[in-house]
Amino acid sequence: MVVANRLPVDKEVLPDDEVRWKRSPGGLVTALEPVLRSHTGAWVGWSGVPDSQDDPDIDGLEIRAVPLSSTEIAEYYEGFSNGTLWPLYHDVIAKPQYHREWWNTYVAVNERFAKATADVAGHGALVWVQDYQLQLVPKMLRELRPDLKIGFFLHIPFPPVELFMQLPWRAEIVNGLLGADLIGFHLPEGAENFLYLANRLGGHHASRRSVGVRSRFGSVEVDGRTVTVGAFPISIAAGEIDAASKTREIRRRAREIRKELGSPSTILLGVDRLDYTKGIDVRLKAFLELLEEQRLDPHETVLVQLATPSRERVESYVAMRSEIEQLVGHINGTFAEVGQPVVQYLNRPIPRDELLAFFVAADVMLVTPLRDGMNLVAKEYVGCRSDLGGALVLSEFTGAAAELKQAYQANPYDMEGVKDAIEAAVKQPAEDGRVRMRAMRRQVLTHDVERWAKSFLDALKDTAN
Ligand SMILES: Nc1nc2c(ncn2[C@@H]2O[C@H](COP(=O)(O)OP(=O)(O)O)[C@@H](O)[C@H]2O)c(=O)[nH]1
Ligand SMILES: O=P(O)(O)OC[C@H]1O[C@H](O[C@H]2O[C@H](CO)[C@@H](O)[C@H](O)[C@H]2O)[C@H](O)[C@@H](O)[C@@H]1O
Repeated sequence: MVVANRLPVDKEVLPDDEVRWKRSPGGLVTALEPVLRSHTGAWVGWSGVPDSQDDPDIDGLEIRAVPLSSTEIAEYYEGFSNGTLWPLYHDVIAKPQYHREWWNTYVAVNERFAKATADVAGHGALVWVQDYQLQLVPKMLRELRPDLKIGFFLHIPFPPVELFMQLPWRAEIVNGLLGADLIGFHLPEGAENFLYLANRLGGHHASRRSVGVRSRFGSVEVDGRTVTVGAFPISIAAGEIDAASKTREIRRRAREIRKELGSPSTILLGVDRLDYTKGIDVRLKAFLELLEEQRLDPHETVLVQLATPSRERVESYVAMRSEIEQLVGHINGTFAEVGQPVVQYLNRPIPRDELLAFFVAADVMLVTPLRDGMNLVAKEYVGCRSDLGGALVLSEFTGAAAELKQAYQANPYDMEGVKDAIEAAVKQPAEDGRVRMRAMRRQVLTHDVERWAKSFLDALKDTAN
């Protein structure tokens, strides 16, 4: 069973009360949906709207909806999950807010998820709990159902100890996670941060040697149980994306997109949820300066930014959206001609096939987060480039940077470094680009999401308890 805050689909109630289900945003769903489809199992999660207990009928997936009230959405999802934990775990890029009522609701909602899971899991089932919204579920679930094998995976960075210690409920979170048999992180550094804290805050004996990637797991001794801790970098359904990107329709649409953009020599592309961690402002500022310094030609270059709406009622997201929109307006005001914007900005979700066509069309992909657990977009771009064309500019502070070494990597806080990386990617010699893309594709195609899931689930089955 998968237990995640979100179901793979979001409920949408149209003005005439007709109900439509659409794909949920974000990489967690992108990654887990194909995994669960290829196994048998249920998905426990929230439908994205208040007070709904409908279980949507999705071919091949058993769904169990967990209802949340409007207050719970405000205090558990927008509040504690995305106003406290999200900024705290992403290097405090925004200031985390600590409110006791948010915490109380987080506890209550985690209890509801644990109970819903305990009610439907078969005897001895494997239960895989996902992400920062549900960190108390492993312990709560173990108390309800000691027969289950419980895995937990964190999709965002696990912060350094100096930051984590700010959290008033730090010991509760660490002990909540320690209810699992296996705790997985994207990177060894996250696993090592956690092992240190399990000892310091939980008082448990924890291993001290360094953790490997899918190997050299760490361990924590908790009340006679051994909890395994490891690093499992997530990935994409690489074979599927590769095949889709080669189809005639997507190739044709990619050519059409270039024409619609005015046939520029260079298309730069950004694809993100509209989130302050993604560094959309960083790439826009770098682009602006490159135009000002005449290192890029506004008549030959277009930057397309696809920004899916996200967490639109959380304060820091509202502020960031107007900052991005002002920047887009400023760049276009300065460098666009009538009918020829230099930045094309879309603030709505794009159909999957259209997105793949953009990846195929883009000469340079801009992935510039200030911090990101993995960033599947970077891997999807590489997965789409069977022509060995294109170039990837990649922030050092994404999980993906550990695997995609041949990208044009930059520190997103170093504006000159970002500009140099973008310029180098735009001007790369074709053969150099092919060598880089071939190496990155080898990495992504041989480490796909099925391998990620298998390595985690094999390690979970191997746990001793
Ligand atoms: N169909 C569609 N998928 C999108 C859109 N924007 C982002 N995505 C997908 O959402 C996922 C984002 O994952 P990731 O880069 O790991 O970042 P996350 O948003 O923080 O989970 C990727 O699979 C993207 O392709 C969009 O407009 N349409
Ligand atoms: O559910 P939302 O609040 O709309 O947010 C979408 C998801 O965002 C986060 O995704 C993370 O998971 C990706 C896959 O492991 C990873 O590549 C990315 O770096 C992370 O940011 C979040 O962790 C999910 O829970 C959300 O569903």
